[in-house]
Amino acid sequence: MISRPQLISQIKQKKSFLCVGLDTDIEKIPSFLKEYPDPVFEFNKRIIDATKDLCVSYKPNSAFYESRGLKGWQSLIDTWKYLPVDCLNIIDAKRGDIGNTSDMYAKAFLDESATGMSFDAITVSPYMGNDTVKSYLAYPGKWVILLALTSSAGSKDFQYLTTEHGFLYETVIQKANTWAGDDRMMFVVGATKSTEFANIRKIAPNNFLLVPGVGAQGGNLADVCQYGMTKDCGLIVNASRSIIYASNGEDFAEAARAEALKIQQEMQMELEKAGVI
Ligand SMILES: O=c1ccn([C@@H]2O[C@H](COP(=O)(O)O)[C@@H](O)[C@H]2O)c(=O)[nH]1
Repeated sequence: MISRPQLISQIKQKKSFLCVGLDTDIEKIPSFLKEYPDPVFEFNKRIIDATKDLCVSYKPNSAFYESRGLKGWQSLIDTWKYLPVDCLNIIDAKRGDIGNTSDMYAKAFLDESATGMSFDAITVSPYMGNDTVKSYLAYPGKWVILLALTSSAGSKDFQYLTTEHGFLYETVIQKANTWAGDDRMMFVVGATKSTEFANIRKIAPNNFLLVPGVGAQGGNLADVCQYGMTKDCGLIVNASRSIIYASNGEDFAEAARAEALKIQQEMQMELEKAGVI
């Protein structure tokens, strides 16, 4: 379990706020790994070994594991067990349902005694409201990361609808911040929405933001930092495909490290510029 002070301390120590996304698609991993009993776990293990000193977080996206049935769940459990204790481990599951169903989703990803895995944080959809979120907050010390302004083009369909408190995504942030403090609540804000970060900081001055969308989706890290960084950093920036699929050959882990290092070096510059380190 990683608390807010521990997360901030890791960011300062590692001079990084990188989250490596483990969106591991069995069709995309190097073919020589297919000889291993669990090629997906073997791939993740080598990616983790190659990047763990450069990042503060890992984020397996549950879709890539669920879509493989029983084998996928086993890869996810084994990956969770292998994740370094000093990194915030996030399950990107984007769940949301009525209370008793949310209780089961929470159990699935947060209760080690039930399923063999207990992530530090889980992504949750806000659409169904407070009872969607309460189930996860019932687990002491666990983080809820609520979808606010996503990186997707379709974010305009609902998230920018106007409400009496501004855009719908702003209402989500304001309301959710009454459900839990900034030691338990984070928000997803896409890197592709960098112009909105200054606005978001007015209503979420201290919350950590999970920022996907750099790398493969074209978001700009410097812009995200300019408008979104706080005195504690306040950002966890995810990159998945650009790191884990940097090479498809025997050198895939080294290539992933080189890609992660490039991002970490840029992050170090941004942390220095903002006076965080
Ligand atoms: O708004 C969102 C919310 C979540 N994601 C997830 O982040 C990663 C991004 O992967 P890349 O390969 O770096 O594009 C992936 O798991 C998405 O499901 C997002 O992209 N945008």
